[in-house]
Amino acid sequence: MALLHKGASISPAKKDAIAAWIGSQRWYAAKGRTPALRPLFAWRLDDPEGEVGIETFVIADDATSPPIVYQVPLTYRGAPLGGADAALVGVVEHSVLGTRYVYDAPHDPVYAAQLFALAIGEVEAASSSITDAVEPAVNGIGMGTRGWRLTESRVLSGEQSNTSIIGMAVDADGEPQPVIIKVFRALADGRNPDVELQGVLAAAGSTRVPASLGAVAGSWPEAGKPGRKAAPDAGVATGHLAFAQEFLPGAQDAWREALVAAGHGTDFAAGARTLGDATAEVHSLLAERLPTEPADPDRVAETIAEMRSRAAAAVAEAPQLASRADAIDAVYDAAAQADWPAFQRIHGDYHLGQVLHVPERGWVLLDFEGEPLRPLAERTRTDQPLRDVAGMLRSFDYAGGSVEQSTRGHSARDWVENAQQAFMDGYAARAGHDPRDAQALLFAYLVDKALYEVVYEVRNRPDWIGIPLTALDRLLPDAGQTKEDQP
Ligand SMILES: Nc1ncnc2c1ncn2[C@@H]1O[C@H](COP(=O)(O)OP(=O)(O)O)[C@@H](O)[C@H]1O
Ligand SMILES: O=P(O)(O)O[C@H]1O[C@H](CO)[C@@H](O[C@H]2O[C@H](CO)[C@@H](O)[C@H](O)[C@H]2O)[C@H](O)[C@H]1O
Repeated sequence: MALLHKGASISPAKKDAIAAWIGSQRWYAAKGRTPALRPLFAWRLDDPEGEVGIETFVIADDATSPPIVYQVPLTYRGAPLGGADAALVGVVEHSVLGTRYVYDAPHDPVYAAQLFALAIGEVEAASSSITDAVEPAVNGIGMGTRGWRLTESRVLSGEQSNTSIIGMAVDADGEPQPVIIKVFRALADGRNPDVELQGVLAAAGSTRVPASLGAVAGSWPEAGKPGRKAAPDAGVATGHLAFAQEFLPGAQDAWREALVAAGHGTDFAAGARTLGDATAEVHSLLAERLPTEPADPDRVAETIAEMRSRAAAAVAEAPQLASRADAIDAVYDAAAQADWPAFQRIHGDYHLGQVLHVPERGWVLLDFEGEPLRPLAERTRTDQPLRDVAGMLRSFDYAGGSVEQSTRGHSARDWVENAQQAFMDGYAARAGHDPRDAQALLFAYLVDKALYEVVYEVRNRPDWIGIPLTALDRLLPDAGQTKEDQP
């Protein structure tokens, strides 16, 4: 049981220490704005040695509207943690314990080991002092890996929306097992599709996703309205907090492989074809294991309406799209008239960076969280597999576009076209139906994805915006004309 010092004072307050640090974190969404934090809930893990305090805050940030809820795990230490200066959140004075060094917990091996133990069902979460108003409810969901123990850990570097800890565990037989624990940063009410979909695929025996080892789920008071503290009568949100999986060391992601191939003009058809095959295999397993929904007229109309409203939002955020608005509309009109297959669960944010090439295993798909810019309710619904197909086709175009950007005058168009066709050949051979036969629909999903990308680039990488804009020009040759001008 964590030793809590009721009535002790801490200076600066934990919330203020977090506020001074959170703005510079990669996963903090309101970049450039002043964080306005409201702790909703906190829970603890025990350090078996009794040395390190481990506390996780679930905290609403009113810098955005609606507020975003973040998971902020911290460790408290009496002396600095060697090699972890970059992960220091702050130094606070505790009225009983004295100086405490506060760390971003994923960088602390004590947290990593205890979080993994919680995820696989070896230890339980404990209460935290600020949770008096709310019954804490955090639990592990072991997935058949009892007796494992994390022995080494480090945080995966890179531009990520979550924080991933990679490390080595020993299993119940003392064998080393590489593992990854993804700590979700922005929390939402509802099951995390990454945990849900990869769990279903792994349980079906698919090797197209890493094996699932365990997860952490929890409930916390809803964020409610800005400026209001979490109250005992606040609604409750329930969702996943972390996910532990098999780690595949030394695997190269398809984005890096494709970039090298596009840069050298090396044929990527064989890899693209097997990727199409793997994609169709995963789609068919998801359709088999999870509920599907018929494409009735209401659902089709709703989907087209969502596309139109995403397009309108994209035009509002990127004014250079305004001249393309009518051409976009025409693409969605055509899709509305098409035959739609059933809706099913899909990957949702499928691109080359989400796929690993694993020697002797082939392509392994990661990160089934869906597009981070879409609300969770949309990301956990059934959808069209063509959204994933379009995502990957766009990604080949991005690989070519990125090479063209860095080597002016070089055209990667043949390379892109070749990879795209091979991907669809592989998909068609496995699925038994060819995405190219659903042209109007595929076109709509390509446009929808390119518009999403324009918004993503405006917000995150303005230097890349030329890639989706050029793609839209290619997809919408009539852009700039009004509907009346078109034949
Ligand atoms: N099981 C795994 N084995 C090997 N590498 C992985 C694994 N899971 C994730 N990675 C690496 O971590 C990166 C980020 O993981 P991802 O699930 O996409 O996180 P995020 O949601 O933060 O984008 C991936 O692109 C991949 O390089
Ligand atoms: O962070 P996620 O991987 O979940 O996805 C987001 O970021 C991606 C960029 O890292 C973005 O993908 C876009 O850029 C890729 C190249 O960096 C390209 O391969 C993709 O085709 C393109 O969509 C993705 O859209 C976004 O959701």
